[in-house]
Parts: sequence; structure tokens; C-alpha cells
Amino acid sequence: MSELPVLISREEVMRLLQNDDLIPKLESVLGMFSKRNGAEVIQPLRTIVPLQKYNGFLGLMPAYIAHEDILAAKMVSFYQRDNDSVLPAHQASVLLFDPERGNVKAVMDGTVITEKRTAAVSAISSKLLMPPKTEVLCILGSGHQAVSHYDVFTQMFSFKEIRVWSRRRERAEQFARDVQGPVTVCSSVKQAVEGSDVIITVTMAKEPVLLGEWVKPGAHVAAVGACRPDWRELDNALMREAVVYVDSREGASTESGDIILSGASIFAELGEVINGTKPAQCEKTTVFKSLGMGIQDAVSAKLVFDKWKTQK
Ligand SMILES: NC(=O)C1=CN([C@@H]2O[C@H](COP(=O)(O)OP(=O)(O)OC[C@H]3O[C@@H](n4cnc5c(N)ncnc54)[C@H](O)[C@@H]3O)[C@@H](O)[C@H]2O)C=CC1
Ligand SMILES: O=C(O)C1=NCCCC1
Repeated sequence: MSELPVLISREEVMRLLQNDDLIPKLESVLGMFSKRNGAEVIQPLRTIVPLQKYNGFLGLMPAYIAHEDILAAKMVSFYQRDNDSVLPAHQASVLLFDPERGNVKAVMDGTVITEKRTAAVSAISSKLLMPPKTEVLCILGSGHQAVSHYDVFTQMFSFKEIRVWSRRRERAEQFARDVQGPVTVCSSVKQAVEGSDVIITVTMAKEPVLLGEWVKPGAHVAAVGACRPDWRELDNALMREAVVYVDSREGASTESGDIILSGASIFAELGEVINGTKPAQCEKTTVFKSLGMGIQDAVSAKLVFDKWKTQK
């Protein structure tokens, strides 16, 4: 009989999953994915179960990475909650399997994995696509992803100024108190965005909050929210003027309202830039439209499990 799976808590995932280990693994798997070798990386389009009654969704995200022999599946629920709801917007678990035997080796918190790997991928997009001289970082939204993005961006880059905007100013002020280091709280998106070199959108908006007319030519936008085909964070002007990069063409063409509804064309996947088969057009305004991928969760879960084994 196979052994029972180990349970790895949120706190342990938080401690064990470090950006220094995570970023090279993500770069490598994104590159592998973009080679479209179906025997090497298997990641079906995520299945979404809408929960209309509760204004929510359940996403199922399996993946297999052959040369590292990683088989994993994340289940993630996400909800459009009222501003004052005490319930979390996103919750996730990751199952890590033994690919040979088929048993589950570990069940671990996937919420922290989602926060950290999403922010790490945005940091990779910025490393590749931001303008050579970057001084101002702008974060639109002040929730969980805002915090994880702040953490990895301040670890990897040095900005002269970091700005935050949130629908409610007091949330942006709370964010500024919670993070380590100075943050300018802005009263409008326009004020936050104008003059920024890197802009991160991490909101639950369904309509555009970021307008192209405010964006400095040559800036890089990491667009993380709006993960449904009828949701938007960016307006048509920005989507059509910028050079658009994505994590997965299939994912973006199916799930991203910013891409589908604007009619913008996708220039490249991040993995193609990593592989050197498509250029990083840093001199132009660039948008990285992130949707999230099962392979990102799979490499994260394997890192957590391997570290957990050495430390138990
Ligand atoms: N691309 C990816 O891989 C992933 C994307 N996401 C997406 O990232 C976004 C942020 O996620 P979390 O930080 O975990 O959520 P959260 O609930 O912690 O924070 C959401 C933020 O959006 C703001 N917001 C809500 N409705 C808004 C509106 N109509 N206009 C402007 N701001 C609004 C809230 O005030 C809050 O600051 C969500 O859209 C989520 O679905 C989350 C996980 C992975
Ligand atoms: O990749 C993920 O995980 C998610 N992406 C879109 C929104 C929910 C979680």
C-alpha cells in the first residue's frame, strides 16, 4: 500500500519557497513550455467551474514536466467579494503526485504558491522587458498579490520610488504601513501611473482601470488581474499600442478579456524571449498579460517538497 501524503502548511510553504530558488526554475519551465514539445511539458488548458450563485470560480490546473518528473495539480477557488467581506478572494491547494505509482506524495497550501509564483513570473517579465533606466514602480491594487509583487520586486530591483493606488485610500495606506520601506500612496490611478517605468496591475477589476493615455512610452506593464474572458484591467488604447507578451498563447486567447475584447495581437510568450526565439522589445511600451499556469505551480510544489524532505 502507498504511504499517506504529507501535509505541508501555509507557514511551511511560506518559509520553504524562496525567490532565489523559484525564479530560475520558473524561467526554465517557461522556456521549455514555449518549445511545444508535447512529450516534455503537458499542461492542458485550465478547467474553470463557474459558481454563479456565489460569484466565484473553481480552477483545476494539472501539469506534468517529463524531464524533472513532476506531476502536480492545483485547485484554486476565486471569488469577487464585496469590499468588506472577511472571506478570502483566492484559496488554493496543490497535490504533488508520484508520477510512476500515481499516489499523492504531498498536499500543500497553494495560496502562498499562487502569490509567490505569480509575482516571480511578473518579476521575470520585468527583468526581460522593462526599459533600461527604471526609477518608478507603480502597483495598482493593495491585496495579496500586491504584497507578493512588492516583496519580489524590491528584492530583485532597486527603484527610487514605489507608488501604490487602491480603490479605497485607507487600504493603500495600510499596504504602505505593512511593507518594509517607503511607499507613496496615490489618490488616483492617473497620479500613480504617470511617469512610472514599471506598472503592476493586481486588481479584481472587471472594467479597465489603467488607460493607455497615462502610460509613459517605453514603460512595462505586468497585468496580473482580469483572468476571465469578459474582465478587463487595461483599455483598448494600451492593449493595441503596446507589444503584448503572455505566459501561454492558448491561455491568454481563451481567458484574457484584455486580449480577446481589445483584439490585440500577441507578440510572444515569455518563454520565447527566454529561449531567444523572440526579441524583448524593451524600447517600446510592453504589456505582459499573466494568466497563471499549472507548470508554475508544479515546479513550486516540487521545490517546497524537496526542501521539506531535507529539513524534516
Ligand atoms: N495571473 C495570475 O497568475 C494570477 C492572477 N490573480 C489575479 O490577481 C488579482 C489580485 O489578486 P489578489 O491580490 O489575490 O486579490 P485580493 O482580493 O487580495 O486583492 C484585490 C485587489 O483588487 C482591488 N479591487 C477589487 N475590485 C476592484 C475594482 N473593481 N477596481 C479596482 N480595484 C479593485 C481590491 O481593493 C484589492 O486591492 C485578481 O484579479 C486575481 O484573480 C491571482 C492569482 C494568480
Ligand atoms: O493561476 C492562478 O492560480 C490563477 N489565475 C487566475 C485567477 C485565479 C488564480
